Amino acid sequence: MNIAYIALGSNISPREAFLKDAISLLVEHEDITVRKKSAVYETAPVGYTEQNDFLNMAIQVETDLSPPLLLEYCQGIEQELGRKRVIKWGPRTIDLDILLYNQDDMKTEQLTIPHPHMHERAFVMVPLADLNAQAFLPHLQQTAGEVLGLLPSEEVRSMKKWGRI
Ligand SMILES: Nc1ncnc2c1ncn2[C@@H]1O[C@H](COP(=O)(O)OP(=O)(O)OP(=O)(O)O)[C@@H](O)[C@H]1O
Ligand SMILES: Nc1nc2c(c(=O)[nH]1)N=C(CO)CN2
Repeated sequence: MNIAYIALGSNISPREAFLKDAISLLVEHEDITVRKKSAVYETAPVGYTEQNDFLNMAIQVETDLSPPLLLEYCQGIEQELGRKRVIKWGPRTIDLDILLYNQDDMKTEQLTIPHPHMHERAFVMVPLADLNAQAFLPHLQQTAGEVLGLLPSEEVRSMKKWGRI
């Protein structure tokens, strides 16, 4: 059995429903068990800023799927929930990023694990540290809690706890 962490984000209405639907579709898969859900945070858009605020969260799953098959299933969920890739880093009904998969450190054309930008993003690291502050990022040789501590404190403080789903 493998342990993976997945980040979810949505900034197109109804954001909460998109997060819930994505989790339901993960739960539906017989080879995926959702073990833990972080709190949901409302976050200002990072990168391309002329867009609505996001709801972001992370989950811990147990899975028998290999990393490529887990990515394929996540991308199927993005398709099913109507995500259109129009602007790089632009608005999305739902975005699913694989953050960590066991202690794997891998890079193929389709998939980089750990996710290459995770450690730069408070909207990823705060929910991940909620789930497991001891989660280890093998490429940085640091825990999620340590990485979070290195992020700009204004960015971390700007994360508004929105609730739980
Ligand atoms: N760990 C990963 N999780 C999800 N997708 C990944 C990962 N590593 C590489 N990718 C690749 O990234 C591609 C682009 O993903 P996507 O369009 O969701 O990017 P984005 O969410 O806009 O930006 P970012 O990757 O910076 O979060 C996907 O087609 C996928 O093949
Ligand atoms: N706050 C926030 N900003 C973003 C997000 C996101 O999920 N939340 N996702 C992005 C592309 O993956 C780009 N910018």
